[in-house]
Amino acid sequence: MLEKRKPLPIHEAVGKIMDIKIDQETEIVPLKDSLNRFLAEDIKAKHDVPHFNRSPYDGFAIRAEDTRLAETGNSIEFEVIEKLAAGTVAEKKVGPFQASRIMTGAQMPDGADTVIMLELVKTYEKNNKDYISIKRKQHSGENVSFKGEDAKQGELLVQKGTIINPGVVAVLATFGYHQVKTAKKPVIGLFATGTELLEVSEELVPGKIRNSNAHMIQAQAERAGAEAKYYGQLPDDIDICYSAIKQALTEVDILITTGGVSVGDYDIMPDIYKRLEADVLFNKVAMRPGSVTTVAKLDRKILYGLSGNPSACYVGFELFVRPVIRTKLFSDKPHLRREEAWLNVDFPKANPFTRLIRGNLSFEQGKLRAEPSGLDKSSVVMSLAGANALIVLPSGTRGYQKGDIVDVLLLEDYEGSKGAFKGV
Ligand SMILES: Nc1nc2c(c(=O)[nH]1)N[C@H]1C(S)=C(S)[C@@H](COP(=O)(O)OP(=O)(O)OC[C@H]3O[C@@H](n4cnc5c(N)ncnc54)[C@H](O)[C@@H]3O)O[C@H]1N2
Ligand code: MOO
Ligand SMILES: [Mg+2]
Repeated sequence: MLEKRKPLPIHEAVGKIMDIKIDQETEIVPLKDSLNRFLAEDIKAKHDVPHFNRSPYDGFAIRAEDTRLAETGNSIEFEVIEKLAAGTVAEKKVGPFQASRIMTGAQMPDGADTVIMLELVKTYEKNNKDYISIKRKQHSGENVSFKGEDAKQGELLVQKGTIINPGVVAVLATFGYHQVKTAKKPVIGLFATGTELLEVSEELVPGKIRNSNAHMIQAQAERAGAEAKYYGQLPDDIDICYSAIKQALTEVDILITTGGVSVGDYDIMPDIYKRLEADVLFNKVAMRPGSVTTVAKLDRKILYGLSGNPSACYVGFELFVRPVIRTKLFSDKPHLRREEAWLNVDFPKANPFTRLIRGNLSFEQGKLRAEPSGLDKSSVVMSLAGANALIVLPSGTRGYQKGDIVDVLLLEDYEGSKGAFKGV
């Protein structure tokens, strides 16, 4: 008799996975290779930035009090005593009615407390000495970049688990991190199952299709911050699949298979979990697509049986694999970022399962607008190409109308959220 599957609400299914103790490992990488890796430690300012008061302009460093009487009809004269290039340190202290010519980025000389821009002074020579005259009052501290104004020593700047973007690279370089402690990229094993599958390079033949899932999952794994170790395609043969999976499990902690998780005669994954004596956490989720997503645990290893249907496979990965990857990458917001958007189309049909529509999000007058990115069927591929979000339509007795505010899960975002599902 056909085994009856109990559909779990999405948040419960996600919760079961997140209850698993997930290992985190670190890896030191050179700064130049750190882009898009995830920080494995908090980055705190090792010193003040800048670490000396400096000039933000090319001009003259002077004492503000000497300009007290300067105004349009009253020029004040200063003798230029030194020239300060960026990277040098003044030898002379600026005294009353003295000025040091200073370049942008150069350390302020002692005695001076303001910089007047080059464009605002008149320069001239007298008795073989350089002078400037000023017709503008300056305030103490005006045009000075103060020590520590960018960062104070000890300040927390970037949190562990943050993705290293070009700005973070700049922060790391500023504090001398030529080696960076990052999260080790999780390696996820991957098989595509299905006797109907052709390699991408093969010509079509009747009844067969090219294997898109394997390549899609590899790309999703990379987008999430992991690496996929692709073990190839397997026919729907229980012995072949069992031994290939058993062998792969000696090499990886997370193993994804696509296909063969439903109730067809050649859907062999349920039997394989039995043979492996894996603990099946769930084999039905109250969502569409991806209702057949199956997750099992074997010792500390996680086995994902994602659907063969491409859209279901895609959604299953984003909901159930991505948070594990991001947790391994030290993120405390491992789930897809959730925002609200207004629907730009009607979905009149009620649905017994929560729908996750592959959607396109865009801004209209500053507000997020969501619409489907193509045909909303579990078996389709094309709508995935334009999807930058999943539109969440909770199950219920009524449909949704254009203008309704709905939750959307962002697919191309680095921030994430602590929990992506409220009550679904
Ligand atoms: N009687 C029922 N039939 C089905 C049910 C059900 O509850 N009762 N569930 C349906 C749902 S929902 C889904 S989703 C699919 C899940 O199918 P499987 O996970 O068992 O996957 P397969 O049967 O192996 O393949 C389904 C579909 O996807 C194509 N496929 C498979 N692998 C790939 C690949 N690597 N690249 C591209 N496309 C792939 C495959 O050719 C099939 O067309 O079951 C429903 N049936
Ligand atoms: O798992 Mo199926 O995708 O719900 O169509
Ligand atoms: Mg099937």
